[in-house]
Amino acid sequence: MTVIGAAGRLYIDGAWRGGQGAMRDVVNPATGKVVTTVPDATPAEVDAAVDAARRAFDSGAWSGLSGRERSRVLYRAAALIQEHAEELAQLETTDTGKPIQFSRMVDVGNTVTHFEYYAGLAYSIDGATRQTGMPALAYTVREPIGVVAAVTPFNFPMILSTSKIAPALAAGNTVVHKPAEDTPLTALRIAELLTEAGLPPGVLNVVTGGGPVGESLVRHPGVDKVAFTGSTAVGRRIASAAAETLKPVTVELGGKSAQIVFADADLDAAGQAAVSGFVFNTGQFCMGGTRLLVQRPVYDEMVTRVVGGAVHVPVGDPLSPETVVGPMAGQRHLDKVRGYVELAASEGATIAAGGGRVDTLDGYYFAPTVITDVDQGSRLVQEEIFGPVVTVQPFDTEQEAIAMANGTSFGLAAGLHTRDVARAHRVAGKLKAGMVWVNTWGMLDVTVPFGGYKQSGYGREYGPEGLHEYTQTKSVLLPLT
Ligand SMILES: NC(=O)C1=CN([C@@H]2O[C@H](COP(=O)(O)OP(=O)(O)OC[C@H]3O[C@@H](n4cnc5c(N)ncnc54)[C@H](O)[C@@H]3O)[C@@H](O)[C@H]2O)C=CC1
Ligand SMILES: O=C(O)/C=C/C=C(\O)C(=O)O
Repeated sequence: MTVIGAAGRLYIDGAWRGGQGAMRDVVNPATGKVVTTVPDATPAEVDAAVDAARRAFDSGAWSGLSGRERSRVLYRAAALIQEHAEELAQLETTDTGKPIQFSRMVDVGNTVTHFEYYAGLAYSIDGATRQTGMPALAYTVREPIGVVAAVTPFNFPMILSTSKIAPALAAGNTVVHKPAEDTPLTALRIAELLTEAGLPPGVLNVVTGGGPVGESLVRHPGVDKVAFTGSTAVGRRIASAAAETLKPVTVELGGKSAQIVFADADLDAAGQAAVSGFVFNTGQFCMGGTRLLVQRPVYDEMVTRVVGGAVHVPVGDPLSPETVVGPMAGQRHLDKVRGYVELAASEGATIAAGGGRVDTLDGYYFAPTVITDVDQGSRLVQEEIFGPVVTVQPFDTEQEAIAMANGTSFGLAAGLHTRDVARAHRVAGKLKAGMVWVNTWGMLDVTVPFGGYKQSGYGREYGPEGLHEYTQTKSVLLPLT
């Protein structure tokens, strides 16, 4: 693994540099063993990264290229990532504990697709001409914003950084990326691969470290735009820090998404969606279907199906191709999930499946857990647990289901299962969420925008909307008299 050979350095101005700060262990969550160490960037190193990005932006070496010239580099980047797919998948699994089948198919697969998609869109970063009320030529152009700070979390390290870096670069910006402290490895390797693809020095820089490094980056006067995915608490803090200097911000935050199962649904399909909806990525998925709302006539049957599914999910070594649920990303994540399940027991809820650490495995494994007999007001229903845990609640009427689904502070995703087409559209229209799935769960595509309603954030990633977040509009008027 090349990146491990570069241990102890940061990626600044197209080369390995710096590394004067305290060193931090990177731990394989499946074994608890240290894989390598990475430095916490010092304030001087954050300055150096932002200065490199600023010089690269101002030089026009990237921002001054045409969209189609940038596109060629991004297509080469996609091809190089594909060439190194197995290396990157192994690195992602070692770093996060993610089952290798998903690292290959979802994480590397979508990373390649993001670079290809935004390489294509770089051809069409167009403005418009406008009819004015006077004899004048009026047109708009969409320009890059400048230096982008991308701060990303541990759960999908490659995808959630690429969903910022690819559109930001396509639009002509330069980037300083701060990956999660737990999972920095693929970010460093991808920066190296992008240089190999022809990205000029300084256009993409990576500084590693924890929250204080992220905060100094976000507050840096040389940064023009901030893009963040992570917890709502940190998102709020970032938005308020950025507001002091009026930097535009995109924040994709937590979720507590409800899957509604109506009595007329295809229960086989709903049962499968219910299980995969809460165990995918070991429950460390912002759009996890973590609240199951089931209409009373089929409630008992759905609970039986979900419990049956949960206990049969293959949990184990993430490097085994059969594994569906690997370890949690680290001790603190495991402790957080365990705390919520203890709370469930203390509130008198029923733990219908799972409920604890998998003792037969080393590493940070938590068994897929199903909780019933829980109140809408409980913290188990209201807060993001971020582990393989689902609550199941009964409902009687459509109105009640909608009120329960909308009854948290989050609004990232929601879904419903029914055979009634009119009801599907009626309910979809009433759910307060940026993404609604009907008779499925978790389908994402690079062309389809996603982002939050309410406390799940603002701005959109993916799709043309994801590109627009990295441009600003200039209007040009020229009298024709
Ligand atoms: N929406 C989502 O996909 C995610 C939600 N979460 C939620 O957050 C919980 C905690 O996970 P964490 O990894 O601790 O998330 P976090 O929100 O603390 O960290 C995400 C990123 O922000 C950085 N960061 C932390 N404090 C910062 C600050 N003050 N200024 C700038 N950057 C800062 C971190 O170093 C990391 O790179 C999870 O259990 C989950 O509930 C976490 C990650 C992703
Ligand atoms: O695009 C994907 O496959 C996964 C995206 C995951 C998130 O957006 C998240 O958990 O924050």
